[in-house]
Amino acid sequence: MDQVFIRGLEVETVIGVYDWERTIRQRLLFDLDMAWDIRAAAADDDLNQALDYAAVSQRLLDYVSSTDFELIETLAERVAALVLDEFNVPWVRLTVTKPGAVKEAGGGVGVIIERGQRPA
Ligand SMILES: Nc1nc2c(c(=O)[nH]1)N=C([C@H](O)[C@@H](O)CO)CN2
Repeated sequence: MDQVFIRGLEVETVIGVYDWERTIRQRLLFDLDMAWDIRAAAADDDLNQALDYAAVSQRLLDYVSSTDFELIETLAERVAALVLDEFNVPWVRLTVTKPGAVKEAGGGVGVIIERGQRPA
């Protein structure tokens, strides 16, 4: 299965359960692995047949920065659905990292979800 990926997409948004978190913007990191058969794009050297990682990135930057969910689980589900629906991606693995949430967790904390049908 071919994949197009995005690593470490940084977005600031309102996210968190506690009162103090509702009044600030915090940095989140997004990693995406998206199933996409790259052969047609490669054969014709044609962006129109590719999954445009720049377009996906920009859409996520716009979307995530406009949200104010409490849980990163909720945000992860919405982002995965957006990628599947708007970009015709059949399967996505999404990691959402909240780097500052647990001071002692140097690599951050977060969730990993897979949604859609993974091609063979
Ligand atoms: N599984 C989760 N656990 C926690 C979340 C979350 O979104 N998912 N959020 C918080 C707080 O907002 C935390 O980030 C504040 O430091 C706690 N646990």
